Amino acid sequence: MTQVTATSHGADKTGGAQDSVTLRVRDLRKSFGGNEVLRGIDLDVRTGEFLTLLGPSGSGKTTLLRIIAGFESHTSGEMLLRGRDIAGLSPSERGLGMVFQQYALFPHMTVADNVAYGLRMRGWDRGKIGKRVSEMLEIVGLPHLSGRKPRQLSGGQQQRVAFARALAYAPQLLLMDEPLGALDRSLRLQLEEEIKRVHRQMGTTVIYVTHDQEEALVLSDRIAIMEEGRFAGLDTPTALYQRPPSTFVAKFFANANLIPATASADGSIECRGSAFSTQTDLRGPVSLAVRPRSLRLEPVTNGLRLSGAVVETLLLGDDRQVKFDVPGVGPMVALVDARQQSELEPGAAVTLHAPAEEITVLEA
Ligand SMILES: Nc1ncnc2c1ncn2[C@@H]1O[C@H](COP(=O)(O)OP(=O)(O)OP(=O)(O)O)[C@@H](O)[C@H]1O
Repeated sequence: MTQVTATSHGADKTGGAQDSVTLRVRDLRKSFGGNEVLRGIDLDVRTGEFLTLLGPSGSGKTTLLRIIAGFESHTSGEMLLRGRDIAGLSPSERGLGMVFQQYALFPHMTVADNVAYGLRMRGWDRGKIGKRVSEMLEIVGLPHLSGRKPRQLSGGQQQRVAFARALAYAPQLLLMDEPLGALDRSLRLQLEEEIKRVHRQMGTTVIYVTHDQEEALVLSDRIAIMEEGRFAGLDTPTALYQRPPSTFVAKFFANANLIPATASADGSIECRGSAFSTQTDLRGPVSLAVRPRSLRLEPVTNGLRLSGAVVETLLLGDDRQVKFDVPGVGPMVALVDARQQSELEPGAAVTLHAPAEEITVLEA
């Protein structure tokens, strides 16, 4: 394992800015055989923040989390927990809280004993343990089930116990890998609310892995979007959604339509016979990211105009999702207000508009 000193990357080990950073990762790399699956990860997880690693299957989320936890070695780079190099430490020496889908409860122990486990390991005295276990079961809403065994609990209840167990000793950092992955949608939504509430209440620093974009949106202070072992974007959900930094983020996170266009020397954008002005420093071929909700059927003063044909429509409650085919661009998706827009017949010719201020101009 290569260990790089903090100073070579200018990290401050003496306090100051470091105080607000719980975990600092610098140029972290991991290869399996000759295959590099983490390709230079830089990350500062701020104290108290809820940071989510979001990305498609195989992008490296779990590998990164397992390296931070100490279950997997890294090939090079550094990791500092509150300024301390943790590369050589075992998982238990790192003292992190963990809720992994496969990191099951102890089946022979009661709920209370499961929650108490980490506290006993840390040598807490009985009275203090009892008090803490009650407190934690109260927080996750399970005080009445403290005497049950895991097999007598539903999946959602088991994950609440796992959550209480991981948080009981107030770890500096809590790692969660798809903890809601095995649960059905309504239970997932309910537990998302709870995780958010408990995070607010306890102020624990969290790194959370999911491939579910909505889950990431609901829970996170910031999201790191992973693409093939790198961060394609790291920002607040709003910023990533409204101003995606790359076509990958636009497509994967904001479900945006990507439309080829040309940026000319004066900064105006030309796209399929229509032109509009915008603020961009890019020149030449570009990609326009347009979210489905930004497309409308009414003309705009300054913006994109595209002609196409309706392929199909789908009623989603208040919204109607309309799929279009735009010759030369391909399939596009718009979300329109179902109460204002009557049914559009497949095959109908339409003109789509998007205001310039809702279009992100990206490198093609
Ligand atoms: N032990 C291993 N040996 C070899 N390759 C591995 C090993 N573990 C992971 N990989 C590879 O590393 C890459 C990243 O895998 P990882 O599990 O971190 O992705 P992920 O983003 O968590 O995916 P998922 O959402 O499917 O869990 C994949 O290409 C995977 O095949």
